[in-house]
Amino acid sequence: MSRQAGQNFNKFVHWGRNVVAVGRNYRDHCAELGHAVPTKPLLFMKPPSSYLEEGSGPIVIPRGCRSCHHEVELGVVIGSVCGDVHEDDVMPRVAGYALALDMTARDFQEEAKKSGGPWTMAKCFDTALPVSRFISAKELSDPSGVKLWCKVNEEMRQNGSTADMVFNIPYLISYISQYFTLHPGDLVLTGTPAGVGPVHPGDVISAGLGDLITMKFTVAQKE
Ligand SMILES: CC(=O)CC(=O)C(=O)O
Ligand SMILES: [Mg+2]
Repeated sequence: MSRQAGQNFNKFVHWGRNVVAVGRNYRDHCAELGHAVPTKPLLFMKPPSSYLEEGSGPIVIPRGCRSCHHEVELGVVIGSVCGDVHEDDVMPRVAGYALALDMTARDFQEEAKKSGGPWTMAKCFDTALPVSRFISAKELSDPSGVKLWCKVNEEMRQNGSTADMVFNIPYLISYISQYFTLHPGDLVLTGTPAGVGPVHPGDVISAGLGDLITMKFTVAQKE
């Protein structure tokens, strides 16, 4: 896919497609938040309205949130329909990737965990999904051992590798596809490594994927 085609695909991806997110997919992140390592993928959704493209404005911490965390993640962009696909058949159906931040209102999430409620308020607010440009599968031919990092105000906070996922990409997409069909342009967020932490209004978050991409976002607070 050409650079131009990649950018077009990115536009397509952003609006109206499903975003499936995987939680607790790195052992070190499970440990830092005191969670057991899951025995099957933990899934939740983020709405397409939460997408934020680089250069289009700040990440806005939602009203009343006192602890908004960065979570850097590799996103997988689906290229062709995945319904009940075998692990071996997943990778040809992947169009490409995006670097993403699964911004999380941690205090809202803690409240939800205590009450047994869903994570919607914690994960779905406007701007909760900052993303990079589309990275074609040709550009990233092997996503299974790529570095991903996140800095806040130039301080390294997360510095992991996709090699450390509990469930790898073929397994995750095959698993998800047994329960609901993934369509072209859907995005699968594959979980975050250790080092998540709070951001504050005025902070600058930068993140990178191997030597392929870096992206930068500022942070604001909703009054
Ligand atoms: C604790 C979480 O918010 C789970 C999650 O999103 C993750 O990436 O892990
Ligand atoms: Mg996450």
